[in-house]
Amino acid sequence: MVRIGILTISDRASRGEYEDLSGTAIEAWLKRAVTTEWKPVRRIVPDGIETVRDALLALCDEERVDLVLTTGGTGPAPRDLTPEAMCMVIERELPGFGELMRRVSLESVPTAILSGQMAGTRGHTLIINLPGKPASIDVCLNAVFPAVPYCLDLIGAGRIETDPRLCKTFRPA
Ligand SMILES: Nc1ncnc2c1ncn2[C@@H]1O[C@H](COP(=O)(O)OP(=O)(O)OP(=O)(O)O)[C@@H](O)[C@H]1O
Ligand SMILES: Nc1nc2c(c(=O)[nH]1)N[C@H]1C(S)=C(S)[C@@H](COP(=O)(O)O)O[C@H]1N2
Repeated sequence: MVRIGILTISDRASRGEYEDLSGTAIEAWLKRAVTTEWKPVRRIVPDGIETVRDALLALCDEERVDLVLTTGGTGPAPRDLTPEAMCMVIERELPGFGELMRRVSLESVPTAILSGQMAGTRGHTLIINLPGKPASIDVCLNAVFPAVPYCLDLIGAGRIETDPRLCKTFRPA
């Protein structure tokens, strides 16, 4: 069965100071849109290069998930280090994901340009970064997810299908 890692990166949510609404929004979006049987692997860590690197390595190399969606730590504040951790983990960057997510996010918030969200592959796992704001989750996933199933096919990850009313998966003929 396909397994999808959901990694929340937030100092305060990891300490329980607020509820992890963004990780929950990712899981809810996937529950609505992905029709293939799949299992979430939820993790939460504080911001930091090592914390994020180690969580990503564990999800990719030990849990062997097909896809990881992260939320948080993509901004320019000193403790926002998700992109730096990504650079230590991914073997190939896929710049189109970050480009498109920033473009659609700019339609609602000018500060979307502050996010260094990126995506890349490690072995048979695709990793995509989303911003920390709960409201950014649906905007970003609606934009990029139509390309995710084919990307998973190409890297030898599990096959997933989506509900075309919510997400029109595109697989070139
Ligand atoms: N996982 C989350 N669940 C709910 N709200 C979140 C989450 N992550 C971020 N937010 C909200 O988005 C805002 C901006 O996100 P950002 O990642 O910049 O937070 P932050 O102020 O650095 O938080 P933290 O100190 O927890 O890492 C936060 O102040 C918070 O209101
Ligand atoms: N769609 C969307 N994208 C967004 C935002 C948002 O509210 N909605 N917030 C922006 C802001 S204010 C910041 S600082 C960056 C980085 O956020 P992060 O550090 O929580 O990942 O994401 C940006 N991208």
